[in-house]
Amino acid sequence: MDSVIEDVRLRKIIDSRGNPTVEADVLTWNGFGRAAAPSGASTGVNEVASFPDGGVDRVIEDIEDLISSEIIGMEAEDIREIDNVLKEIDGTDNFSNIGGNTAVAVSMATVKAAASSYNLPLYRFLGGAMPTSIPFPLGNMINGGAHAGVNAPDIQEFLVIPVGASNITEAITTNINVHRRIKEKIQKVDDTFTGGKGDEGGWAPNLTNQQALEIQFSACEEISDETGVLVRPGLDVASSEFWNEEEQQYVYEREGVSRSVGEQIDYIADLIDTYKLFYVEDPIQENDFVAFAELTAKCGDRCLICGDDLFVTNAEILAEGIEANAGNSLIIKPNQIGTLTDTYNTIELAKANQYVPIVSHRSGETTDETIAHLAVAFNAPIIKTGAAGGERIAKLNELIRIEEELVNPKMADL
Ligand SMILES: O=C(O)[C@@H](CO)OP(=O)(O)O
Ligand SMILES: [Mg+2]
Repeated sequence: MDSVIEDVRLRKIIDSRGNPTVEADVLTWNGFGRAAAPSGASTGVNEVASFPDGGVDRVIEDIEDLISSEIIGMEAEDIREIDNVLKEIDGTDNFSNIGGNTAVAVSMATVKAAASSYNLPLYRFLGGAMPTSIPFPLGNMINGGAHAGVNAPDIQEFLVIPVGASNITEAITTNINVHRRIKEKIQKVDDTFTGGKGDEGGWAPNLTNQQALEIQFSACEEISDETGVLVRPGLDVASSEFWNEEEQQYVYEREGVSRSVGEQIDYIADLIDTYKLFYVEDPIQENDFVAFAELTAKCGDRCLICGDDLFVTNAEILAEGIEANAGNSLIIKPNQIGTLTDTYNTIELAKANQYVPIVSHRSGETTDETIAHLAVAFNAPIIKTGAAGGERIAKLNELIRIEEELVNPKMADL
């Protein structure tokens, strides 16, 4: 009874890139939940549609009433059923009628309202009493590709993960130390650098991929030595963005180099060993399970080979990947699939097959902190949510609060 839904409101708000997005409020007899949808710039082709034709305005004008008339009176805690109803209202297999962002905002706001109805934080309501570990933050240091302007590297994200951190504050601080050190190093290479940043708060420098890799690597080494907290580099190559299907080449424009599929595998394998990469995301384009599997066979014993555009948080596509031995980890972005239930199902499938789930932000974000709770509740060992910038820090600060509440908190097992 406590979680019976009494009202549902949708509103248009603005994300970190200045684009409109949707926020949902769900009111229950005894609680309240609010959640906002993020949005991607380098989206996978198999993601659900973000919005219906007519965008956020159509959602507010027409779809709010459709959803509220169906779910008012239902129990917010019956989230699976709520998510089914959202799918029924939509009636397509990719949320193109109501928008995956609409669905995800309502789904998340509903479960937050359910948690609030029982006076529980979301991670506790979803995860019960057992979760005691905090995910390691995978932080963005240098932005390129679709997240930065001209002259930035082709590789989309130069990331770091403080694998030696013993608590979340130390982990966040370590990432910030590397972020600052990288700025100093960029200025040494390019004295015209003004400190400009990309969409996710990493620096957006006029550097080649090679220069950025060198700077990232040496900054990790220095900060590890100085602080005693081991921090390791990673990449989101986002290679679908520069895969040329006609030419069958990965076209690195900034570098003026093109690589065949085989050359791409060798190049990435070489980077993994040269720079001791802990993590590589989307090194191969989203339709090539075979090359993904080849790289995983080569380097999967010493590096997380992660699928984002490849799997798009979709359990059916992940099942194909598991079958093909493509990758050993995956990005979890709820708005790629549209509901909490489907997000959970994908995480469960991943874990059952020893794929490491990494709960992730999008490049367009709000200060919504829900993903911090999902990572803890679902025992994801890593959260990818930037290192600097208010909409990134919102999630990291929430992890500090969660850690404070846990009885015997520890960092996750990597
Ligand atoms: O590619 C990615 O992993 C994300 C987040 O870092 O970017 P976007 O949200 O633009 O898809
Ligand atoms: Mg990605």
